[in-house]
Amino acid sequence: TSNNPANYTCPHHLYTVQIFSEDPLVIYIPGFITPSEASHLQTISANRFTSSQVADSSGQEQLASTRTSRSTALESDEIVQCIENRALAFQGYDVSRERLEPLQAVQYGLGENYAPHTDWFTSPSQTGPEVGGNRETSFFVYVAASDDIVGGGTQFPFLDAPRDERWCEWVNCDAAWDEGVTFRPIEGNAVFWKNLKGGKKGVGSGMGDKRTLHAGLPVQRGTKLGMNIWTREGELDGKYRSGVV
Ligand SMILES: O=C(O)CCC(=O)C(=O)O
Ligand SMILES: [Fe+2]
Repeated sequence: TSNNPANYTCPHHLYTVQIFSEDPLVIYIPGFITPSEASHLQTISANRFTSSQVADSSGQEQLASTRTSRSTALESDEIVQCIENRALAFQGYDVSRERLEPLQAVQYGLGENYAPHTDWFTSPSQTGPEVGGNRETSFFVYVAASDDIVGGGTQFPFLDAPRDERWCEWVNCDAAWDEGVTFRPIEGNAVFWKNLKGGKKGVGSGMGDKRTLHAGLPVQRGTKLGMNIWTREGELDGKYRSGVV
């Protein structure tokens, strides 16, 4: 890529922010990653994808027809660390990097989707102290979307569609009013939300917020590469965190 690791310095962020919803907290972030970061993420994730798994009711990871995309965990090189630090700083300077799961790239081909789900877990086997409890927050980053993409938005059926038409740059304003909101897959942009409600009373104290239900809609034309950045309530054991390279 254009980033020569030997003389790479993590740039100050260039993103802007727009609050979409205060309760649940949902923030839209234009320009969360730069074009050169996006191409680096494409490079390091290429040829590493395996079929995405989802946790079943017992917490066991399974292949499922509800998630036909392919995903891969990213190793934490300098550029990935720069993005991780940005995601941590965004959430307030007191979030430690030990609370981050390995960043996860998600590739969608034609017709692929991720059916409605929450990023927070209901099974205690997925939220033990060794993994830092539940997923407190999520960023979904649009890393790449082909110019001809149709579909592939991220739909939150329980959130109200925005009224102000300035949102139409980023959300699908053609959708029916009762379909919630669908953020369009626009390269470099991200959606951030809080998965849990309730006070910060420690690992395992957060309650999953059902209003954060969302789906990756089928890609009807073109391709889409996304990335999840998940922050747990507490610190994950080293073996569950990303290897620094
Ligand atoms: O692809 C999307 O738009 C959303 C994907 C998602 O929600 C996930 O991977 O957890
Ligand atoms: Fe999700």
